[in-house]
Amino acid sequence: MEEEQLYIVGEMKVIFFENASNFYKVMLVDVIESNLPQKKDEIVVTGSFGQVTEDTVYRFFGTVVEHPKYGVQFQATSYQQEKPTSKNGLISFLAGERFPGIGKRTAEKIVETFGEDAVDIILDDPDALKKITGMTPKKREMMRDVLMQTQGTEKILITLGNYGFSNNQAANIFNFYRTETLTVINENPFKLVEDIEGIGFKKADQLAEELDFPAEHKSRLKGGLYATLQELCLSNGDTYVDGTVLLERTIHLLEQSRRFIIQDDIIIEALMEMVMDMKVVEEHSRFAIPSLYFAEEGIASSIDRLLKKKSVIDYPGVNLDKEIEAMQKKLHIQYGASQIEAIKSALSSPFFILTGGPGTGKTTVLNGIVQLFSQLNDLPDDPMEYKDIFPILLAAPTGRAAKRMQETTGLPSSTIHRLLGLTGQEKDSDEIYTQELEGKLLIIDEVSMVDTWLMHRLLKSVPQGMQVLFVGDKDQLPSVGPGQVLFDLLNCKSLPQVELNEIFRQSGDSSIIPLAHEIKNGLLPQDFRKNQPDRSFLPCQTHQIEQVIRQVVEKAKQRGFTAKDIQVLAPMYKGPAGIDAINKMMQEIFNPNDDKKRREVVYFESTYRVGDKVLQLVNQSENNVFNGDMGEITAIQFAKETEDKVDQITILFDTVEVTYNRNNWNRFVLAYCCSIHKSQGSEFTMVILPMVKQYGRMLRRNLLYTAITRSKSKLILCGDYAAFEMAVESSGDIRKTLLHEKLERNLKSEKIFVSDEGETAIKKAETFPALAAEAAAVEKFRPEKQAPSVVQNNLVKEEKNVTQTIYHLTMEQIIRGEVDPMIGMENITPEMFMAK
Ligand SMILES: Nc1ncnc2c1ncn2[C@@H]1O[C@H](COP(=O)(O)OP(=O)(O)OP(=O)(O)O)[C@@H](O)[C@H]1O
Repeated sequence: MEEEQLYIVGEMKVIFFENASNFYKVMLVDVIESNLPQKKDEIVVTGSFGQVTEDTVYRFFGTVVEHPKYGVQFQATSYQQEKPTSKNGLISFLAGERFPGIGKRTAEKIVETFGEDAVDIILDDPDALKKITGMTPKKREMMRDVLMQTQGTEKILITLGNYGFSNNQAANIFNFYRTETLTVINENPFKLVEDIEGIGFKKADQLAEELDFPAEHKSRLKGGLYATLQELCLSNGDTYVDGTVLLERTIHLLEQSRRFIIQDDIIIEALMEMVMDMKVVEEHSRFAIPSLYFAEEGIASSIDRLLKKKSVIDYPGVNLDKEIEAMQKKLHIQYGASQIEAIKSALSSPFFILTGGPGTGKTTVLNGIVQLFSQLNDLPDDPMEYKDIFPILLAAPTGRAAKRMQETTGLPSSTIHRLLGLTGQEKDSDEIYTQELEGKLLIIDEVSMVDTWLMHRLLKSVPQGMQVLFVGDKDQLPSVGPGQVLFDLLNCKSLPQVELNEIFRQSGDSSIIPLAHEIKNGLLPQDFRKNQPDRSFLPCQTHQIEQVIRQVVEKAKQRGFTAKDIQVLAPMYKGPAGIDAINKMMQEIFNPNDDKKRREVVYFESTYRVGDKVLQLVNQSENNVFNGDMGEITAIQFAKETEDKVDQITILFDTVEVTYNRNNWNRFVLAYCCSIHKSQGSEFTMVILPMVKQYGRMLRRNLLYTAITRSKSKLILCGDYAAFEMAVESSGDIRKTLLHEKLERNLKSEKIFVSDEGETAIKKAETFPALAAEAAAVEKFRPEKQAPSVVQNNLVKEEKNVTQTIYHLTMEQIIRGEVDPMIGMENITPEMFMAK
């Protein structure tokens, strides 16, 4: 016999605890009725609840649990608000205080019209209340809103649960669409892929199948295209995808998700519609997510703006050479020729990039620039004397890099997120209002780590007249997010830039820096396997890595090195030479718990103890803690000891202590060993770097180079020599981006012609030339066939800043004589042509 499900009907009296991010609540309920084995007048109910109101009666379903400290509790798996059961009850509910302005007569009319299911009918059909005469649109809207808020949230969360979404996913979905959740999902479940992080195409497609969306439904095709485009950009770091690749990969995804053959033509049709609707942007058969496309566009135009207004900054009556000469004397330094060139260019260009490998003097030059800039602009040497506004702003992509910058320049520095007032939780597609920065000079370090979205936001907030100086090492790993902004900027040779190549650190000082430079150039030096005072190579097999690292670390510990000084870097998490295994081993060396005196907790596969070294994985600007920051666990508190009644871990970072409830423990990991990507922007006294063939496609030159340059004074390389060779030989893929092109185009002020007619047809033909029939059909739309009025119209369209290009007639084509640029332009004046 099936067991009856346990339930409680009761009035919610008070919420003890709630977590806004996932709806988890702990509340006290006065029991009216229940089928619990033990009768109770009141009980604590826990679980995920939407908006619940005090003094309201709910029916909870779930199980009884015995809490070690608080005794019997009811863990609710689902719940609903008790609806008034009789007609009279329903009338007084609808005429109650919740619905201001609704009197008894209107409530009666509603119940007469819809019966006892009135609430459900109103919730399901937005137009239902139109049937009630005498109700103004405002009142109708108010009533539905209130019902949505009280009953709707629960209904939505329950429905999402039935669709197979976890509590967290349901909370994210609901928080995004609010009361529109079910309408959006029923209309197009694939929107979830676009809007909600963590929901992939397959999950959306399962739901769509349940909702009877056919395999060839346009929304499904578009959802597949968008998901593929997004996935390819995010996994490869590209900012666009070639048309043919996009089609092939999308068809594969669609056919894999449901066994149904998808024809090319319907998918092309769907793609064209997306382009027309601006869901996807196309340029020369390359397809991009709008937020990325326009971010690149924005970067290019911001730089253009910075350079065009005033291309040279002059200091009347000042001879920069002489000033630099004087500064060299004062600082007892002799700058190299490129260093002098860098200082001069940085001071006299509105926008300037300084690049170079380790030890080439970037920091030295940066300090020189700051000193001279302060002198030329009559700024006080001591930042403490700055009033209100800091004239020189310094920032870096990570907290650690910002801190290092502050130490080397003596000026206050922050993360870019903090500088812009971003929380780090923003969606990249969000159009965020970023305030203009105030100051005279903006210096950004570690620019190689800045992705396309962040760079766009940063440059957008630079006001006219503020000088911008980017510093970075182009050979480091590119940003985690899409793009390779520093690489593209440097590739645009007309942008003011200097690359420092001379190594200034004494060769006797370090053998790590020359090693880094050789690796950068694609070589392993002859002496790679020879032990040096500051570096050594320990050959070993994959299964020996853990043992070798253990020996090195134990020895180092005996010599006084702490967990903070030593950083193991690896490119992968899993496997015997992976980050997870090494972390476990290192934890036992640096923070063992043999006597069981240290507090510890288990979270998924990791054990966390007081004293552990941990790494922050996300930006949390409200606490001034950022992705890549390292800290130490200073306290672990168990649920029964905390006010919120949840397990908590407290971590001390450089300057702040942050406490994380258990549901946020995914924001950090053990950090004795971390990924090379996560180590970007940081430096450590000793770096231990294993490399084995099992790391496979991760064996790349820029990864090896980045890892090696994290070491300040000791570098231990271990593993397979052949793996190091493989890494150094693999120069890695250049990401596919449009930024370089856009920069060149802007700087040359090249114009793009936009045709108005036959858009879809032309685009189709140009994008997929295989469709020859289409190409023939659109011949009449080509510019040379168009009347002057059309071309004129196009110029007007461009004036309105229409960035969605339809038919391109590039300067190159004109130069190559492929098209006569004057055809159809007889009535156009040069002014109209040049108009922006
Ligand atoms: N012109 C110079 N004359 C003498 N020493 C120099 C000169 N330029 C730099 N150095 C010295 O070389 C070393 C490396 O310089 P610096 O720290 O500025 O380089 P960097 O490019 O910032 O290096 P990293 O990226 O490793 O931090 C420092 O000890 C610095 O004092």
